[in-house]
Amino acid sequence: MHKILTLNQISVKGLERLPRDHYEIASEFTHPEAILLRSHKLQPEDIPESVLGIARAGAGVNNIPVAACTERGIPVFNTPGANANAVKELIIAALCLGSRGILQGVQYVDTLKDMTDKAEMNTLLEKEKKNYKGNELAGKTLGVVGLGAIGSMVADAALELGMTVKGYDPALSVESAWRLSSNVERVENLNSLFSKCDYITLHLPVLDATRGLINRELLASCKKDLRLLNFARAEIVDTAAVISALNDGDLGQYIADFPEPGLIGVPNTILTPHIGASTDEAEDNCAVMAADQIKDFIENGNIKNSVNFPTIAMERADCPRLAIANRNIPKMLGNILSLLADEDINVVDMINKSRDDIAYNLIDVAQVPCDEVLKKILDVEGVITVRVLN
Ligand SMILES: NC(=O)c1ccc[n+]([C@@H]2O[C@H](COP(=O)([O-])OP(=O)(O)OC[C@H]3O[C@@H](n4cnc5c(N)ncnc54)[C@H](O)[C@@H]3O)[C@@H](O)[C@H]2O)c1
Ligand SMILES: O=C(O)CC[C@@H](O)C(=O)O
Repeated sequence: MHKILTLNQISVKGLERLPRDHYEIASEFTHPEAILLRSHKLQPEDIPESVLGIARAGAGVNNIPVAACTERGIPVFNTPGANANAVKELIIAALCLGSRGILQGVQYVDTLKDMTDKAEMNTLLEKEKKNYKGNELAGKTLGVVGLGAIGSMVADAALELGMTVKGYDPALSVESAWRLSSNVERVENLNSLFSKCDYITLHLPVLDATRGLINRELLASCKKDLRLLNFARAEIVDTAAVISALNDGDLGQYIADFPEPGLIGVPNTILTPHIGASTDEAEDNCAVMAADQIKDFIENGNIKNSVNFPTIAMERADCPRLAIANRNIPKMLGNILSLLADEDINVVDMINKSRDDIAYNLIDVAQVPCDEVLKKILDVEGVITVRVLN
């Protein structure tokens, strides 16, 4: 039985991908083989020795100690694109909420609940509605920072709304570039983007390089009525700088999915409680993708959508398989194969891939090596994990 520890509520549709005759799933286990989670903040010391893989049902992995996992030979998976549509739809809502007096108008109407005269109410509403006037999105300029799964969908939606779209993404992948509309104008630096846009929306991960990226200096270069949308992560924005810019009139609005003490109640903010991916559809998509990936890894050693391990897949043949993670240093594969050769173990098929400091091998063998040989492989300097998959 494979034991899967869940650290957040994971959609049933995802859990159903792990058949109960082979998988036990619980929110408490002493020796789990894998962890499925969403936003739970995982500390290195909370990852039991038994864990082989960790899957994040979502995009951001800043709640997982990825470097510590790499050191321990644990692949961390995420689910790119699985919740992108949910975030895109919320961004469209945020753009509308930022440009029209919708929330203020609704709050005003709520104050009239004790009025009983319909005609009198209509007269009042027609008189007061000028206070809730806004602007149209069509013809305005939206800057998209990060043009991956979400950013590219937001860019398409904004083009459909008649906006001019400018994009900034110094790390754009080839796959994302193919997905991106040619009508998105590429901007080479953030200062230039901030100085030209009426709206800016952030869709990049929090990394060392992006922590506090939206800072005082950048906000000083923006148009005074810029509406800044942050549905990526709180840490990407210097919140104190945002509050000052709002108070000084240097920033028009801050619309974000990440409320923080000190930010709540600041004029010209609209804050939601991290609900970017909170739709049934997104939760199902993420859970299904995460469960499928962890199942394929546990059963076949294959790796797809890992943030720290190479992508690797090999068809199963009718023979046992060794899955070996090692440091990406010379002679590793040769050393492992010679230990198998010494025992007359025939290699049926194999594949070896590396990513940064990690290398990973799938080796199909004619017979399972004995414990002594497996131990010898594990003892090779640089080998981190060795698994036998029958
Ligand atoms: N609010 C929510 O509930 C919610 C939901 C999903 C994702 N997110 C956040 O949104 C982020 C993006 O999600 P995604 O699915 O589009 O991820 P993605 O990996 O598809 O795209 C991220 C893009 O950011 C780009 N990028 C990296 N560094 C950059 C930099 N310095 N400047 C500009 N761009 C940079 C990458 O090149 C990539 O194209 C996630 O990492 C997560 O933090 C939040
Ligand atoms: O799981 C969630 O609800 C949020 C997910 C989101 O922040 C992500 O990074 O994908």
